[in-house]
Amino acid sequence: MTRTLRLGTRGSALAMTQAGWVADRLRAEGVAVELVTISTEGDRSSAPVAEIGVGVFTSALRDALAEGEVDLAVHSYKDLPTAPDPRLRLAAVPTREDPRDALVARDDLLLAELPAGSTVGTGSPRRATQLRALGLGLEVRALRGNVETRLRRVADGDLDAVVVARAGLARLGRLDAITETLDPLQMLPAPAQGALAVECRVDDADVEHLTQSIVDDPASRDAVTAERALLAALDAGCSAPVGALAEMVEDLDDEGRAVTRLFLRGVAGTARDAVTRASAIAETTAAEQLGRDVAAELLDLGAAVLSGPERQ
Ligand SMILES: NCc1[nH]cc(CCC(=O)O)c1CC(=O)O
Repeated sequence: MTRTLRLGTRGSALAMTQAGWVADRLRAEGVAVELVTISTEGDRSSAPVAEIGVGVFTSALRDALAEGEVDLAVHSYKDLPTAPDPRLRLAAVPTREDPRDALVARDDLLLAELPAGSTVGTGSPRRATQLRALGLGLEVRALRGNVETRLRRVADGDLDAVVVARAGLARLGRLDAITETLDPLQMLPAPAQGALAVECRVDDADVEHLTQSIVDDPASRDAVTAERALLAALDAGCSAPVGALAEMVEDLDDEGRAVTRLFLRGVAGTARDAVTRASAIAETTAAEQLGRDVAAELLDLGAAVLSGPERQ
């Protein structure tokens, strides 16, 4: 490809790091890339994401891509709405970072060491619901802002702890702040957490194939496909109390041969601050069906489905 690809990104430190990483991968294969920063409503507003709605971080970037201002857009995959955008195509899912959530607590404390009444900051209904469901008497406090702002709330003594995505800290070189990486048994991450989505225009086949061949990681794509199918089947967006994690596991086929399969776990809020969990294993080629199956089981077990403005 002889033309310079314009790669669109939000302007936050995290987004710039992520886009820079994708740009470097393309450049290493001889593709000319220029970063273009697009400001989004999510960057300008400080209202809780649950109020301003799904897609606040991604819609301006998607519009810029559809309108031809940029040729590729890099998103945190978990911030994308589940509804497909007919103007665009998912060109690549790069190798995913560790998807787990991380606790950043005062005095090096672990989650189980936080005394009852400790304040824990998170703006995510998924994290809040799972924290309350542990029954530790933690006080969940609303929290927004970029990663550095969130960490400062603990350093300043405003909050006893915050829960953030480990991947965000990894990309910003702040893994040192973590006091505990949370076990998915206690805290399942957001569907697609730690993964990036690289989108192109639906009719830009050259860019799609080039980007896919250089940047796409099929295993990451399969895992995220299962998690997102679960989320979509619950009619829930990125601010819903739904967590999911798909992992490649070694299994045996009917003839006893080793095969890699997809193990999907899901969690959803039910009534009264409780959660319900479910899991299943399937072939990597059946990722979407796996997501729908685990979602159906969660619904059977009483998952509360809320969509629209009342969604929490
Ligand atoms: N909703 C904000 C957001 N979007 C992506 C990340 C972190 C990086 C990732 O999950 O890929 C974060 C911050 C956080 O949840 O702590």
